Amino acid sequence: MAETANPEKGNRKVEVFDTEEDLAVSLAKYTADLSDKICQERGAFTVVLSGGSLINSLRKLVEPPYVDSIEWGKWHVFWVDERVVPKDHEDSNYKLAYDGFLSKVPIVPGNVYAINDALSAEGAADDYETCLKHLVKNGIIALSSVSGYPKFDLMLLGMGPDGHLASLFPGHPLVNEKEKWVTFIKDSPKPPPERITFTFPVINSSAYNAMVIAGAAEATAVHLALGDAKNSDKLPVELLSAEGELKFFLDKAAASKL
Ligand SMILES: O=C(O)[C@H](O)[C@@H](O)[C@H](O)[C@H](O)COP(=O)(O)O
Repeated sequence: MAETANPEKGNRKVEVFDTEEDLAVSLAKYTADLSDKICQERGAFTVVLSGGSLINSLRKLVEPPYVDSIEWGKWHVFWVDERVVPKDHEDSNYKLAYDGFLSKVPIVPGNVYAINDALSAEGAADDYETCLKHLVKNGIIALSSVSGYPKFDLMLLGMGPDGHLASLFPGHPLVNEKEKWVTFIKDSPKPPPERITFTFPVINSSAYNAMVIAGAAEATAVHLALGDAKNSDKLPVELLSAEGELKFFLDKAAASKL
């Protein structure tokens, strides 16, 4: 059973699950409930995926009851970061999501916004930002009246053991990018080195952000993000917020240092 840990603050919620399996069950229900609510409110549901272990944690969404009940035709799918490799490359976050999730549900292919893999990192980031601007203009993506940045309905995020999220790494100047919606990195410490990534203002303007973390390797960064430690050099995960709700889904191992 899930239990609520202490470090809840403002609109930040934290839930700790006995196992990653329990976490996956709860994440599917959370996503499906938000899909129902937001499809009704806006007629579209903009969902942002990350790479890494997140896609495996979404596995319950492609099973009954959700596979049949979700209004997949109203989903619009984006990536919070993407490796600059061909879409059929083993390192591609698009391929990871397509193989493990998107190919198993009836999302409209035209509503899946992969990067243009024929472009350089810089070109792909500009192209993705142009695509987002177009979708804001035609009302598919909302615009935050608070920040002026695009306001996605739900971002499903993962975190690395170093506390990075998206391709925003500790100590890297991209963490402070405020102008761009989408930018690029050519020296990512996590391979492959060339990626594009949403910037913090966009990530933090999201209506709902779910940060999904399982495993002991992330426990120290989880402790820094949610514990009482007062470290001066903040990890990217410590800079994460959301306009509506930020929810941490943790398994016991990830929460072991809280
Ligand atoms: O392309 C990537 O590297 C991912 O999109 C990245 O942002 C990921 O979410 C974190 O690195 C966590 O990855 P794990 O969940 O596998 O630790």
